[in-house]
Amino acid sequence: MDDILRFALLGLGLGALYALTAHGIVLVYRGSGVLNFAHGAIGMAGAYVQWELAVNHGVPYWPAVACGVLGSTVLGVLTHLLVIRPLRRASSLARLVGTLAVFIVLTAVAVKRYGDSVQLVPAKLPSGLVEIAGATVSEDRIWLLGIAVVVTAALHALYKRTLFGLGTTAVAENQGAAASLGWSADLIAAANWGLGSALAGLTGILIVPVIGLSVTGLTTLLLSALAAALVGRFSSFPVTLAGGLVIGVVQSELTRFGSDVTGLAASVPFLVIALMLVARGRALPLRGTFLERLPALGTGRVRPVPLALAVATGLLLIALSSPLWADAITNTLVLSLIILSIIVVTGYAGQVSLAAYALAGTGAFIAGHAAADWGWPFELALLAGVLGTVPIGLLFALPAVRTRGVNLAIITLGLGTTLETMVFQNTDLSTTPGSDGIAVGKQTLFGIDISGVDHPQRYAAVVLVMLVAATLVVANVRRSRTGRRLIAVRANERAAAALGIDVRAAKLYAFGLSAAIAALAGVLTGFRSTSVVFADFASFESITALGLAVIGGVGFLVGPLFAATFAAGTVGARFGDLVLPGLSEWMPLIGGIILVLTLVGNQDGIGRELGKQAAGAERRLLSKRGPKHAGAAQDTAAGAGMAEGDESAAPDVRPAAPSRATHRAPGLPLRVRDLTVRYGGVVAVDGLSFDIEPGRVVGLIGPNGAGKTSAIDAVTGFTRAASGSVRLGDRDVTRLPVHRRAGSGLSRSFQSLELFEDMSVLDNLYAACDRPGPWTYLMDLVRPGSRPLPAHVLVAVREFGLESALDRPVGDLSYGERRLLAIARAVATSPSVLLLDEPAAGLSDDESRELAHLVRRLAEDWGMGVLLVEHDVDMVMSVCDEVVVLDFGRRICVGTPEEVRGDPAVRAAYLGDLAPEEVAP
Ligand SMILES: Nc1ncnc2c1ncn2[C@@H]1O[C@H](COP(=O)(O)OP(=O)(O)OP(=O)(O)O)[C@@H](O)[C@H]1O
Repeated sequence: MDDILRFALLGLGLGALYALTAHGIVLVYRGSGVLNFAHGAIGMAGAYVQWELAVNHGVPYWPAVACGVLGSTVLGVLTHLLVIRPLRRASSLARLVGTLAVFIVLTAVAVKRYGDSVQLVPAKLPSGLVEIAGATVSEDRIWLLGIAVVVTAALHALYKRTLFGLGTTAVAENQGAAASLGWSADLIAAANWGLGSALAGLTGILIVPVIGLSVTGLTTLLLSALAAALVGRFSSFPVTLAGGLVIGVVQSELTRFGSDVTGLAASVPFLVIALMLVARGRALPLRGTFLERLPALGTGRVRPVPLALAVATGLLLIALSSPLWADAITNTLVLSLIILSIIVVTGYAGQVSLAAYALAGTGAFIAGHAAADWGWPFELALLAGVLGTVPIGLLFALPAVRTRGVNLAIITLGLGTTLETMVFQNTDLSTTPGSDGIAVGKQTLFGIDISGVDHPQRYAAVVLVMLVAATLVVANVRRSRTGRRLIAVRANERAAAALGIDVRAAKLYAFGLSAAIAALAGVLTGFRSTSVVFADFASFESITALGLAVIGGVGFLVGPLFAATFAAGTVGARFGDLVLPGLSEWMPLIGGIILVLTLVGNQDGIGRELGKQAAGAERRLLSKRGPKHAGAAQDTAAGAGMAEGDESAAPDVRPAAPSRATHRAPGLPLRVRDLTVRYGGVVAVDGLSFDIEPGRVVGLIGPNGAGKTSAIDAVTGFTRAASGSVRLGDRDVTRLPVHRRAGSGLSRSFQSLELFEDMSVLDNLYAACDRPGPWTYLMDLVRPGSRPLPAHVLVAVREFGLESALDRPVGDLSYGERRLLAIARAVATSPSVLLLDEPAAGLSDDESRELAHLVRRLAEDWGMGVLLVEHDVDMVMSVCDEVVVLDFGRRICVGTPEEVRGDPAVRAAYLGDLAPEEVAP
């Protein structure tokens, strides 16, 4: 009993430190919307400044503390000014990686100066023993708790009661509105960065007497602090404090009572994170989720001749290299594989995962046991490692189904760290007795000795071949239907689901493939020497790998190889040493600085530049050779083997069949009965019923806020209906998810269009009409194939006048063209029923008339049923066979346009605002 209390008191001290760290993270997040992964590193810097001054320069304690806190503050403000502010219009991935870059730079500087030693720092807080309710505990824990309570109260007051606090809240909620009230978002962000970082420094100085001063010690606090911040929803300081304390206490009790399970206590923060995020997450983001610019993507086109030349040159270099160079080449290639795995999941599918090294370690773990325990040969062990990691990768993907962005980064880092502490660092599981890892011995491949110890050149050659094979697979995926689906999900999950794309399956696929590639890297790393050592798979290395991926260009297949050369131990580092002896020790720092420069200067990384150069070289070559060779040379020229140009892959718009509208299936009628939609207490749709027969256009009108969009959302599955049913033909689709409703014939457009902005018009259409079968996901790995646009889509392209726009990026289209594309894309899914949400908004009178004509033709010539939600009453009355009028979610009238016009209730509720001539027949 005494023990329980004693460990609880110890835990309160620890929890207080978590809460203080979390407060700093919350300040920065509220002030600038950025989750600062460098928070621990900034705190570490402050602690080192204080320690240096006090120990090496004899500065008295308190002035040294002040300098340490000031040092952290300056670092925080500089991070804002030099890294985050220039990235304010960039993607949130870029900002996240910006803080990772600061983390990398600070860690690199500290490692350079202090190595990986841990300094014992004498405690300054009173450390006598006190007795509380029979339990003895060191006094400093009580002090820590007291400091945390005081700081929490001060921050709470600052943000609730002062102008500065109100300004921060205003900016956090709506930058535009805050700016119009005279709040400078920039100033507020800088101040919060400064304050948050000061707190990081103070916490660092307070904590090092407890955990020792080391480069990485404070960073490992990050997960616990993030968990506390999440409990407080990144806004409430008192709740964050409570969260931190509970986590600290539970952890402390587990170190006492659960110590037989390795890493259990360390995993508590992660469990908290996982539960909070998944419980609060949503399968699809809400309407109006901010759409941002995404990193550019390559085309995935492979030019066989340069590729073959590059591989041959690589093999020749390996054959000529000394063992040390061969090792450096292997390091480079293995790291390239890790980065390639990030390209699949983050570049293509847009999911920020920080689990690359955890998955690599898993591959090595499985393959290591297969080889060491069951005596499997290398080939089989490798296969087991790669395939066995896929299910673990899918496990990592589960949170991605309900969370995204920064939250996903946190949760994957947490899962990875848990795996590391519970499995990789558990010597019972990860070492063979008498060895420093899992003893796997020397390897042969198809009877040839490829041992990395005896024949490093052969081993490097094997790794090169594997890297090329993996890259070709990823290139296939990029060009395939599956790749288009991943990219559609990255661009806009809501729109993707509305087109019948199974967003969850796409994410799982990306994680699965990425896990397999990371595992391949892991096995190849582990099996180089005679035992698999897990120090090679530190979870936090995934942060550096993501940074490198961004340097290389997270959407480009040439990126990995170039990016990998910036890391320690690689070919780049050895070259550096040749040019300037000792340079390799600075590699991490140089890499970090290059990352910052890459982000600020050109978010799309080296890959994009290489692609452009290659495309330019190709064009020049073509123009010299003359037009005769143009076609043949298209696939061959280019610099670095697989350099993908900027241009999109040549579209295949051959008509697949006669150009008559070939509708997929006989149109099915839609029957909606007693549909009710509630948002909390608001009843947005109240018992709505209507039918749409094939070939008929039904209008749904009503004043603003009447519930029209909510009705479409509920019919298509974006909002759960509280009650009522939706049937398409004989099928009850009420409970189906969005993509399955779309697949069975319900297609919609959005008021805000929700086009895939970074894709071409053609790819927007392809994303809608691709209908992959059950084996497509696997076939696309090896044979992407190119398919012509189906006949009905070609007809739609012509009808909507988009022929000349097919190759253009959506961002270049005019407003009217964008509106037409949104409808054409919905039509491309060949629906039975098309639900159009304010398609004419913002169009001129002529354009609206043209659109009305098109809508009529969709019904009459294509046999679709159309639901038209529109404020343009003229258009509705001229196009619709029947009109349903909503007011406050209730159907107040239904009938032909004439009947509706004459209805007194409608005139009172809606048409009454209009001028008499607009209402007159
Ligand atoms: N996510 C939500 N949470 C809470 N209330 C919501 C949500 N979405 C819509 N509402 C409310 O539901 C009601 C119906 O909104 P809805 O957007 O469906 O109307 P609408 O007829 O499409 O309006 P408009 O013509 O302005 O587009 C409104 O009172 C709106 O404020």
